[in-house]
Amino acid sequence: MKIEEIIKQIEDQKNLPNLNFSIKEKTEAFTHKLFYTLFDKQTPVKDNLMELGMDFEVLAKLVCWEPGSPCQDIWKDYVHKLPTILEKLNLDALAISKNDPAANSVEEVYLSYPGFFAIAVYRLSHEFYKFGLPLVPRLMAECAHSLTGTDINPGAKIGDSFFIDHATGVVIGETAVIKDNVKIYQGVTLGALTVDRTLRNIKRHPTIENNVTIYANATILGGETTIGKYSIIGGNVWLTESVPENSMVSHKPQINIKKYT
Ligand SMILES: CC(=O)OC[C@H](N)C(=O)O
Repeated sequence: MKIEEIIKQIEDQKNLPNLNFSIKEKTEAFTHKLFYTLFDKQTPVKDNLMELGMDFEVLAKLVCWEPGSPCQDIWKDYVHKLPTILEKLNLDALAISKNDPAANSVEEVYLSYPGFFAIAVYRLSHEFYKFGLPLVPRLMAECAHSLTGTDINPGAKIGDSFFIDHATGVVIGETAVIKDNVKIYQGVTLGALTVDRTLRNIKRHPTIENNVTIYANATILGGETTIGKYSIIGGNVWLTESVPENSMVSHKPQINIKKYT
């Protein structure tokens, strides 16, 4: 086959006119700029908000190709939400530093905790999700996912003072509801019991009530599954049903240890 024919065959199959990978790169840069604007003391808030507004305009033009899709106006409403988002994020950082004996300072939490970065990007993306902005919230979540290993869908509803320790491998589905003061550890999945396209727009992921702790690698599935307040879910637990408040749920592995000599 001649090179011209190869080029033509590739070009003929690239038939999604709006599939522009610069959307992804621009969203990543935008996400980092937002994060720095909120937390880095050296970053001038006024100048950055101006720049972010211009960056948003470019992004909005690229993602709002559906007729009637909301776009350019979102930024001016979104900016009003930033002080409240920041207040919530400061509560998250405080919750991490108060709960983790390994944290030496709250500065360490902002700078180094992948769980904090994932929560920050989640809260920033969730607000865009609520405004109905296409693609950007999901790409923001994927930016945090690729850096931290934590996959929080921007549609999830998460209350105050959320603590994720170690973060890697955490999955929180689109319709999960997490109330206040919840602590989760690496590898926790709040997922759907059945994955089926017809369940779109239906609550598929669990509800976690106030003050619940979920230890590493626990899997909790189903939209009707509720974990009652103050419950403790042990490591590796597999749960597809609700548990009442103050429950202690544990997984009993069978481990055999014997001498081989
Ligand atoms: C987190 C999870 O359950 O994912 C499965 C599927 N993507 C869904 O949203 O239902």
